[in-house]
Parts: sequence; C-alpha cells; structure tokens
Amino acid sequence: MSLCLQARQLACERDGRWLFEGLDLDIRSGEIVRIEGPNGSGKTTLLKLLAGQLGDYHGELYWNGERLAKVREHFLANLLYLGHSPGVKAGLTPLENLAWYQALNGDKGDEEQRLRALLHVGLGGFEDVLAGQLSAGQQRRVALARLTLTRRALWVLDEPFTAIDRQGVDALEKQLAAHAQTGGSVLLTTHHALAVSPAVRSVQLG
Ligand SMILES: Nc1ncnc2c1ncn2[C@@H]1O[C@H](COP(=O)(O)OP(=O)(O)OP(=O)(O)O)[C@@H](O)[C@H]1O
Repeated sequence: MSLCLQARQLACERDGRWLFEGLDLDIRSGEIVRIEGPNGSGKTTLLKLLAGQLGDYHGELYWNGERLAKVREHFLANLLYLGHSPGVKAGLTPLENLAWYQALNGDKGDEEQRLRALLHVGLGGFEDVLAGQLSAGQQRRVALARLTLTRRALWVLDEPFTAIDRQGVDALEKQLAAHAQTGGSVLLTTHHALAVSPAVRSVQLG
C-alpha cells in the first residue's frame, strides 16, 4: 500500500522565535527525506511534530490525503519513531528492552525474533547484559534493533547515526536504502553525509 505524509504551511514558534514558517513537505512510499539545519534550527521539533507528538503548531498534517487528526490510529500503526536519545531502559537487558517495546506496541513477538534483531545490529553476546552497562554506541544499537523487529512503513529517525561506528553506519545506510526500495519511507535528521540509493531529498531549516 502506498502511503503519504504531507505537511502544509507548517509553522512553529519557540520562545518568541519562528523555527519554521510556511513549510510544505511531502513524504511518500520509497522516499528518504533528510531534515538539515544548524543546531537549534528546529529539526527535532519538526520531526516530533511530523510524528504527531506536538500540538502547538500552525498549518495542517495529512496522512494519505486525510487530516492526520482524523486518522491518527492508522498513522501511528504505520509509524516507527526513534528519538534523539536512544530511550533504552538501563535496568533492562537488550532482550528485555525489545520485549518491552513490543509489549508497548501490542506485539507479542518471540524471543527468537528479538535475538535475530540484536544479532542484526551486532549485539550478539550482549543480549543479557544490563543496557545501562553498555557503551553509548551499543545502547543506540539496541534502539536501532527496533527497525528490524517492528514492521512499520514510515520511519522517523532523529540522529540515528549518533555514536555508531563505521561498520554500523554502513549497515544502517543499507537498511535505510532497503526500506525505501521495498516501499517504506524514511524521514531523518543527521549531520552525517548519507550516500544511499534511492537519492535522499533534503529539506533545509534555519
Ligand atoms: N519545549 C520547548 N520549549 C521551549 N523551547 C524549545 C522547546 N523545544 C525546543 N525548543 C527550542 O527550539 C529550538 C529548536 O530546538 P530543536 O531541538 O528542534 O533543534 P535542532 O535543530 O534539532 O537542534 P540540534 O541540531 O542541536 O539537535 C531550540 O532553540 C530549543 O531551545
């Protein structure tokens, strides 16, 4: 199924300053869209807004041509959002973290699936270590394992490459490209130079 998220005349103010105004944006199946801009230009705010997490903005969001507020449930069922911080629970192991995310999404899943997702992000052998004892890059990898675990069409990713080593960057780039090539969409921020096919479309803030 082809999916489309659209923003029309989007504007957002913080502390008496417009972060962006009159912003139009379309993201469709098969596309990778990158939000660019200097620190503080509003990239994280825009991603949160497009992921349906903020209500204090002007303009309108549409999901498959309908006002997002009207079809929020369908939108959320198709969305995977990974925030700026990995959001990993320090007192749980990577395996337990993934089970926790699945339960939150109403997915039962199974342990074999979770182990496969951890292997995919290079965390084989670390599945039972408390996440709080893992390095920053390993914690990020626990969060990234959700891309393999949870089938969602629209990925909204805030700085997903942070703390990831060269090999991890290559693997994640391939995963983003594969997702788009199989009809998914990716909306992301990154300060990292992306070299993926299909071509990345950029939206500049600030
Ligand atoms: N809830 C809030 N209340 C007040 N100001 C906020 C709020 N959220 C963000 N801001 C401000 O809005 C501006 C944009 O923040 P945002 O995190 O979106 O920027 P960014 O482009 O993602 O930055 P970076 O590249 O540093 O991650 C910043 O000046 C920030 O202080």
